[in-house]
Amino acid sequence: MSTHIGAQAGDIAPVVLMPGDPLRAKWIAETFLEDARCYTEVRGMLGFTGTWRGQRVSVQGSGMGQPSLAIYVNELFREYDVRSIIRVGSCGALTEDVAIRDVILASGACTDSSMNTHRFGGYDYAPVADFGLLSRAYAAAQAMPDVTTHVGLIMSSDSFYSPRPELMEPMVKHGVLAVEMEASALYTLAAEHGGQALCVCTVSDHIVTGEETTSAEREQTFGAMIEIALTAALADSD
Ligand SMILES: O=P(O)(O)O[C@H]1O[C@H](CO)[C@@H](O)[C@H]1O
Ligand SMILES: O=c1cc[nH]c(=O)[nH]1
Repeated sequence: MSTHIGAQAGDIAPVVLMPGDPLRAKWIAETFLEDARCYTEVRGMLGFTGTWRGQRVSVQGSGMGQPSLAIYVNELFREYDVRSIIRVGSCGALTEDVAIRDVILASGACTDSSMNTHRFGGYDYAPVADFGLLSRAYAAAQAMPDVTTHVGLIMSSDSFYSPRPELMEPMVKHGVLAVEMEASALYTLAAEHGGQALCVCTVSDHIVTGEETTSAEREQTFGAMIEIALTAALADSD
């Protein structure tokens, strides 16, 4: 067992899907996996391992924000020999080029967090997705005619309720499509540990138009991004 995950060695698959919401993890396990077993309930941050099309895969909640995600990602890479982590999250659209329920494959993640400022002593590091995962996710998304998918930058913010929303304007002018709260730390930690990472998000609310989904929809209806993530992670890993 690690400090925050109540699993034994071998309980967790080399490939992990990671939603922020532990109840989305439960829904993913119950909806997409066969023979799913819960391996941790520590702090209610549920984790499951099962199979998808015959291949082992785990689903682990991360909680909200980069410090919480970093605890789980560090323990997965350091103590459970995890190879790939794909965040399956919700996000808020920052531009009318993106619509509610669209899927975003985050090629890179900007941030207002100080985590990487500390890590790199003030230099700007560019946290990016693993290219193999990203290209396989893009191919999987292209095979879904009913899903509109974008590839581009997202913003990983420390604040859901931003005290300075005007600071998003230059970000949008420089290509940032949406805001969420974890991808930058995930990409940085994957690089540190020699692992692979990708963030796939579904637009749950629209900062420009004011449209939003319910908490039940955010928990249980973002199935397209799960199919994309599973295909990207497991399509070539036999
Ligand atoms: O839906 P999840 O995966 O939790 O992701 C988004 O939702 C939370 C905020 O409501 C943050 O964690 C943000 O990144
Ligand atoms: O972090 C998030 C997630 C969804 N919507 C937002 O506006 N922010």
